[in-house]
Order: sequence, then structure tokens, then C-alpha cells
Amino acid sequence: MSDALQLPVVDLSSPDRLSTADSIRQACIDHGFFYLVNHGVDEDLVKKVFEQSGKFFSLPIQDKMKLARKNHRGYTPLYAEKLDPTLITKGDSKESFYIGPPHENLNQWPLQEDLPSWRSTMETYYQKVLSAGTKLLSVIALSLKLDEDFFEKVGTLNEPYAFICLLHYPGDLDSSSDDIYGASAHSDYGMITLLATDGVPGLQICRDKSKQPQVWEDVPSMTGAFIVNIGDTMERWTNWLFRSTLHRVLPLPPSQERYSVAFFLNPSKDCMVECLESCCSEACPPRYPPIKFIDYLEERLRVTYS
Ligand SMILES: O=C(O)CCC(=O)C(=O)O
Ligand SMILES: [Fe+2]
Repeated sequence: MSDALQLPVVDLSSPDRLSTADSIRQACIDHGFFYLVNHGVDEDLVKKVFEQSGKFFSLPIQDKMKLARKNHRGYTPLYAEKLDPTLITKGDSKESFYIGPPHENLNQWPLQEDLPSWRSTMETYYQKVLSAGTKLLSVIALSLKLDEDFFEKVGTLNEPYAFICLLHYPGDLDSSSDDIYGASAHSDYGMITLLATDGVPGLQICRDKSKQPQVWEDVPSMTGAFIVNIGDTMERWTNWLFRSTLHRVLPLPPSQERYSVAFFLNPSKDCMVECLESCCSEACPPRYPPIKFIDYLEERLRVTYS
């Protein structure tokens, strides 16, 4: 069952930061998802990223496999990743390309002669979305009754372990299995995700993962807006006040395809993630012990790629 959903819209350029913080708080408690408008990332740049992404995924598979995923960067072919590890199917019907923090010098790039402006486009996009995400985190801090530079002060943004993930869903190639999703049900691991899509529908959220049968609602795209969602690290930090909502991408009908670009804003590797004081009390003690972000992430990735 599926219904279209009206997600809250957050305006990052609003001068009334306290009222923006209030609407973020409500959105993160109710949905864990919202639209972000006036985020400062130029529409032409987003368009260019989609163009370049399309060019990469159109390369012959032998060329793409030369950049096969290493150190969490590079190309992952169709069916190689399964976001819902409980499914017994062969994997999600998507291909992806990850680009990580520039300071680590571990990114893989297509040959300059094949795709000349690819690297510069992706590096510019990385910096621009990181800067929008940083601004958003300061309002999220306000929404949690913290100082607006809280996430900077605790070292989250020293060298954030953030990733661009280019995604291509090539349509339902294997109609023999009912259980193959574009992206199977999952929640994201990090603090926040900023998602751009090409407008082709498919994304759905399940607001109450404990309810049976699960109710899935469509998340329509909004032109010019990022779809932002809370990840598990933020859920852990806020002691479940902000929810990291289960989501998935439906399989596409044959002969249709879909592109999207996710930006996973993760904290720095060494950042300790521990229950915020404003989110616990005697009646509501911390649900999790403190953990170093990289230890948490490595465990989650191990399950996804096993
Ligand atoms: O492509 C989408 O719309 C969502 C992708 C997603 O949820 C993910 O990669 O974590
Ligand atoms: Fe996701």
C-alpha cells in the first residue's frame, strides 16, 4: 500500500533561524525526512553532476570495472550491494559510484580523456553540498537546544568522512524475482543525507518500522530541493528523538531508468558519538554506549557487503 506524502519544507536561507530550527525539530521527530530549499547549491551544478553521472554509467562495463570499489570508493556493479541484509535475493538492482573525502587522496577517477570535466564537477559538488550540510547542521544543533557550533566543537566536521554516492537504477532487468528492489529497505548510517533525484519516482519511506504490515509512502521529488533524511548516527546521538527512517527504492518498470545522487554527511572518523545531554534524563537514559564513528560504520558496512 502506498500514499503520497507531504513532507515538511525547510528554508535554509531564512533569517529566522529559531523558527527554522523548530520546523526541523518537528520534521525530524515526525518523519526523519524533509525537503531542503534555498540550500545554496546551484541548480546548474546539480544538472552537470547528473550529466556526468549518466556519462560514466554509460561506459562499457569493462571500463567501469577498472574503477571497482576499493577503500569504499569507486564503482559497484548491479546486484553487488544489498541494503537490506535480511533479504535472500541476489542484491539491489542498482549500480553506484562512491567519492570520498578529498583529503585522503583515495578517490578513483575515470580517465581524463574519456570524461574531461568529471573530476572537477564532482569535487566542486562535494564542497558545495558539504557547505550546505554544515550550515544545516548548525540549525539542527539549535533544534536540539545546543549551541549552533556544537557539531564543530565536538570534532564532527574536522575531516568529515562524507561521501557522494552516484546512483543509477537501470530498470527491472530481472523480472523473475519479486524481491529485487532498486534499493532494498534500509536506514542510512551517518548524520544526515542530502539527496538529489532526476524526478523519476521510486523512493518510499516507512515511518513506523514496527507496524505490521509495513505502510510505505511515496516521497515525490521537489524541483530544486534536496530530500534530507536523518541517519542512524544522528538517531543514536539524539537517543531516538530524531528518527532514522526506513526507506527503499521500488524496482522500476522495464525500459525506465532512474538516477539519483546521495551525499552522506558522516562525522570525522574519530568523532565520539554519545547521547546528547539535551536528549536524556533519569526517566530516559541513554540507549547506547558511546562509540567512535569509524567503529560503528565499519560494522554496518561489513553487514551490507557480506
Ligand atoms: O536513490 C534514492 O532515491 C535513495 C537512495 C538511498 O536511499 C541510498 O543510497 O541510501
Ligand atoms: Fe538511503
